[in-house]
Amino acid sequence: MTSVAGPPPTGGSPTGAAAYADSFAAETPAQVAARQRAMTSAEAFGTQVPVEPAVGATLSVLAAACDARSVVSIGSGGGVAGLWLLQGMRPDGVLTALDADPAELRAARQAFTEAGVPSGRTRLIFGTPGEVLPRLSPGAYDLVSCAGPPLEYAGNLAGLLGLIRHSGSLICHGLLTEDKIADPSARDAQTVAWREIARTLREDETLTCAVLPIGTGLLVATKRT
Ligand SMILES: C[S@@+](CC[C@H](N)C(=O)[O-])C[C@H]1O[C@@H](n2cnc3c(N)ncnc32)[C@H](O)[C@@H]1O
Repeated sequence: MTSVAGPPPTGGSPTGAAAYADSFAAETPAQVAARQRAMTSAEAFGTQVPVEPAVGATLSVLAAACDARSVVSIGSGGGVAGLWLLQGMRPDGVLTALDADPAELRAARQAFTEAGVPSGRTRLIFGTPGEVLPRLSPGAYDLVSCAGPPLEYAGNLAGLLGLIRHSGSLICHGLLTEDKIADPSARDAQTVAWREIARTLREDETLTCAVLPIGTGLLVATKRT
């Protein structure tokens, strides 16, 4: 598959190591197109930006490392992260993408179609985790990837972990946004939620956890067998 480097993902220009990590993670033309649509939408409507290429490539590696057959992408946005996940999953793997914004789900559908992803490999569901989690099978997923508001995961952490099989992982995006989590004076609701999520996962003896300082940060928690 042809790959080309994409534009800076946040409107800013990553420099140094971050720029190298993004350029190393060259995106396919379909991923570049999906990213450009998402960035245009972010500028026009204030929607959130997609994952940086280096973060996307890490999602792909995590999916490949567990030979993922079943993955959930929560807050799927325009499908940039979903395309990276699909790239790392088994060729017959199925991505369940959910979002609370129907326009984002339509954009994700377009991204998957343009990338030539067979329709049977994706399942798009409208709703919030609180609404959709009860419809998903416990212990049936290799990876659960969460973007969007941490307040939403904090309230659904047990349900999210319950979806994952042993040796599978929960991936939360964005805990290092604006470096607030490391600033004791930052006490806004989102930062407090991130601290609670990080503490809960780290203190859970059934999990092995790490914070990956790429993009706006990934918190990865893998279920021990
Ligand atoms: C940063 S964007 C995700 C971008 C995606 N990671 C990508 O790279 O393509 C966050 C998404 O979360 C969705 N979202 C926000 N709150 C949500 C909620 N409570 N439940 C489900 N999705 C939500 C938004 O509609 C948005 O599409």
